Amino acid sequence: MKILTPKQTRELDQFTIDHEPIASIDLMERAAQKCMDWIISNIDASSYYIFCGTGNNGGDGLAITRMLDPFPYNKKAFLIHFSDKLSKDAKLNYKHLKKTDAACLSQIDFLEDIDFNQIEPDAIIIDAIFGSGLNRPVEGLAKLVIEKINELPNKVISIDIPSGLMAEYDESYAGSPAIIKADITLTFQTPKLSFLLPENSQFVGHWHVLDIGLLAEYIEEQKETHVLVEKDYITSIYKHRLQHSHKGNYGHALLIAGCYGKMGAAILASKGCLKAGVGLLTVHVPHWGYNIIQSSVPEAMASIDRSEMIFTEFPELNGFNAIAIGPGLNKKKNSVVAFENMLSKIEHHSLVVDADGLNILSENKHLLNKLPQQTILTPHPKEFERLAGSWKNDMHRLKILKDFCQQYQVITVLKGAYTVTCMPDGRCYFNTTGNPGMATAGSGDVLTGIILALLAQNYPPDKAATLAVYLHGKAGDKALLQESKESLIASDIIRNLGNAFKSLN
Ligand SMILES: NC(=O)C1=CN([C@@H]2O[C@H](COP(=O)(O)OP(=O)(O)OC[C@H]3O[C@@H](n4cnc5c(N)ncnc54)[C@H](O)[C@@H]3O)[C@@H](O)[C@H]2O)[C@@H](O)CC1
Ligand SMILES: Nc1ncnc2c1ncn2[C@@H]1O[C@H](COP(=O)(O)OP(=O)(O)O)[C@@H](O)[C@H]1O
Ligand SMILES: [K+]
Repeated sequence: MKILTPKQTRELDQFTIDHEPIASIDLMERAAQKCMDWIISNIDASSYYIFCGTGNNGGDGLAITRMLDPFPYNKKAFLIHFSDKLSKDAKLNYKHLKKTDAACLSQIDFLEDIDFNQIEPDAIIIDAIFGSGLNRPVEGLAKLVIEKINELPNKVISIDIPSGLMAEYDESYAGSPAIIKADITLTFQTPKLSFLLPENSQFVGHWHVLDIGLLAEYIEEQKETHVLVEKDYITSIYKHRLQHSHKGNYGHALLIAGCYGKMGAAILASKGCLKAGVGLLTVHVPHWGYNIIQSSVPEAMASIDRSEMIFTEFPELNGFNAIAIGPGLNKKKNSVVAFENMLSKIEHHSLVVDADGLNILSENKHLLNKLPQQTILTPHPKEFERLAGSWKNDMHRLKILKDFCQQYQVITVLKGAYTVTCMPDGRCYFNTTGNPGMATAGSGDVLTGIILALLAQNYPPDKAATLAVYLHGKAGDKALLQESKESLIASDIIRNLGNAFKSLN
């Protein structure tokens, strides 16, 4: 699903109004009705307090209040009068509500006009103060109201966007002093970019996209800049195995991993790779790791370094079509030299660099220029900071990420919740699978193995990265059916890769 900018969202609204065609007030009615349908099906409460602004988001809130009328709920709507200029459709809905149930509606000029003590703790608060039209930090009355709502114990449902949160902002934006902390956000048609950034998860809560019938034609025409990766996209890139295929069809991968004390990383990455369908796997390990890898991963072949403890050389690369380097490696000088030599020998191979491979790049930045185009780097945020520098906020981090990928023509998988895979042309794919149980030792090693397997199977690097990230998260989600977030370990992700693949059928 494409993520639209606020400007595109406005254009999409207008496109729908012009081409469906539909009057803007009827579109608001449809949006409010979708919110109502969701609330009625999912929420069990007897009282609703609806806080409305003066723009169209407030108009949605006023329409929702009216739609609550036939139901046996207590309801009260507050029009937060921070501006005298009600939008045209908010004004119409204001009049409409006044006609239907004037008693439930109060205009609020001062914070004291609201008796917050009357709000029962189990009542639902609906936040329709600001939506996608927010263009500056919230001040004055609206700020006071937002702060007060955040102090209440009540469940808050935000309409379209938690009030005070920008759908998108630039690196210089220091944030609003007041933003609603929603439990649930019901957003229209497409998610907003800011929902996917870690710093905003405290505001957005669980978010749901409501299809309000804005025209797909417009969305299809937009460039794929920010994409939310869901099952439909993944099934469109997933390649089914052919009946008469053999292991030669699924590539020969080389994994360079492990050192004295860190052979587990090599094992986890190897198993991830094998379980993701590679035809043949060779693991290059220090001499000391020979017995370990051969007995732990009998399906893999071993290539043995002359060094007892660390990576110092690599096998002839001709026989391999994809290479991964990094899990459990180390950063000693001889390993850096071997890495640099290997980069100069790479021709047609697809390459993944993880963990200490990334740390070597951070400490020897000239090597970044030697990476083959479309190399996949898989940093967690700390590794990315070492590679590309620090950031002021998460939107700034996204900008640094795009600049980095463009400068070095690499694909970067920045790991976390909503792992983002950024392409050399700046396109960013946000993953939707995975859970906090996956924040555990070795989980990233498994991902490296999966990416390697998909590269070996000839997936183009951009697709290999997005598909691997999705499958890795899905395997983690499947593992959570038997485990808790605390007990989940990297081996559980490996064990559930089969279930993750099956979920694509
Ligand atoms: N346009 C459409 O067709 C639809 C719009 N819908 C709703 O409309 C919303 C967008 O409506 P609007 O564009 O009117 O925007 P908002 O409802 O977010 O209102 C913002 C209004 O407040 C002003 N403002 C912005 N930042 C402010 C601040 N910090 N302090 C004080 N005033 C501020 C703006 O100038 C604008 O007048 C969406 O989020 C959605 O809820 C839905 O009804 C669906 C259809
Ligand atoms: N809260 C979370 N939600 C979803 N996925 C997560 C979460 N935390 C971690 N992960 C995933 O787990 C993996 C952790 O990788 P990494 O930090 O490299 O671990 P390690 O270095 O121990 O192997 C990444 O793929 C990341 O996206
Ligand atoms: K809102």
